[in-house]
Amino acid sequence: MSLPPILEGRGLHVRAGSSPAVRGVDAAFQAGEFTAIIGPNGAGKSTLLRALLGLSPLEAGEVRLEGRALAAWPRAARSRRVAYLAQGETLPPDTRVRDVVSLGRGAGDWKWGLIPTRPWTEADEAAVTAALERTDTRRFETRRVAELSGGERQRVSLARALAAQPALLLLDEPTNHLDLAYTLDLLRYLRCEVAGGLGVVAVLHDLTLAARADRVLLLHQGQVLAEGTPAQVLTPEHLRASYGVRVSVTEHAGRLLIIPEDG
Ligand SMILES: Nc1ncnc2c1ncn2[C@@H]1O[C@H](COP(=O)(O)OP(=O)(O)OP(=O)(O)O)[C@@H](O)[C@H]1O
Repeated sequence: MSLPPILEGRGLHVRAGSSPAVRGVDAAFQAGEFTAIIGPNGAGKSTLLRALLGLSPLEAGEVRLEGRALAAWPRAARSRRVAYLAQGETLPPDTRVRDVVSLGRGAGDWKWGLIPTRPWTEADEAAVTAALERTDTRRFETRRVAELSGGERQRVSLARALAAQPALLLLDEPTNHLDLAYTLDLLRYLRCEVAGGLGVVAVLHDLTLAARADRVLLLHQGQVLAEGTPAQVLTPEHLRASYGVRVSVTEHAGRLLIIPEDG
C-alpha cells in the first residue's frame, strides 16, 4: 500500500501576471521520495512550487498538506512541515550565519513580527547546529552574510530550510552558484535525507542531476508533459517536445546521460 502524500495539488491553475502559468496540474509528493521538476525556462516550475506552498493564489484547484486543505493550516505549523528554498533567495546581509539558520526554527512564530510565541529550546539549538554541520557552514557561522560568496550563501539558505526539520523540502534551483563538489555533496546529502524519510522536491535545470531523482515531473507550457521514473521521462522524444532540442540518452555506469546533439 502506498503512503498518503505529504503535499498534493489537484487541478491547479495559476496565473502569473496576465497569463496562465500553470494549467491543470496534478502533483503529489511523498515522504522518502526525491522528485525533480524539470522543464524549459518559463514552463511554470517556480509558479507551481509557489502554488504548492500557498504563496501564489490559485485560480482553480486545491492543495492539501497531510490530507488537510493548506488554507486550514496555521502558517507557522505549515512552514514547519514544508520548508522552502526559493530561487535567488536574498539573505539579510548584516546578519550572522548562525542567526540566519536559526530563523528556520521559528518561521511564522513571531507575534506581530516581534515577540516569539514560544521559548527557544535546546532542541532548537541542536537542530541549528546539525543543519550548519550538514551544509558545511558551521566553520563560518559567526560571519555575516555580506562576507560570503554566492555558493556559501546558497548553502546557508539550505541550512536555514533544513533547520526546520521539515517532512518535505521544496528547493528551487538549489544548485545555482554551487561548484561541482558542492553540487555533488548536496545531491549526496539529499539522497541520504530521503533514505531517512524526508520528501524532497527540487526544480533542476541539470538533467543529469534530475536523472538521479526517484521521480521526474516534466513541465511544458504550464502542463505536465510527462511524469515517472527518470528513464520514463528523460527520453529524446519528451526532451525534444519540451526543450526543442535533439538529445541522445545513454546509460553509463548505471546512470542516464543526456547529450545534446544540436549545436
Ligand atoms: N510576476 C510575473 N508577472 C508576469 N508573468 C510572470 C511573472 N512570474 C512569472 N511569469 C510568467 O509565468 C510563466 C512561468 O514562470 P515560472 O517562473 O514559473 O517559470 P519557470 O519554469 O520557473 O522558469 P525558469 O526556468 O526560467 O526559472 C513564464 O511565462 C513567466 O514569464
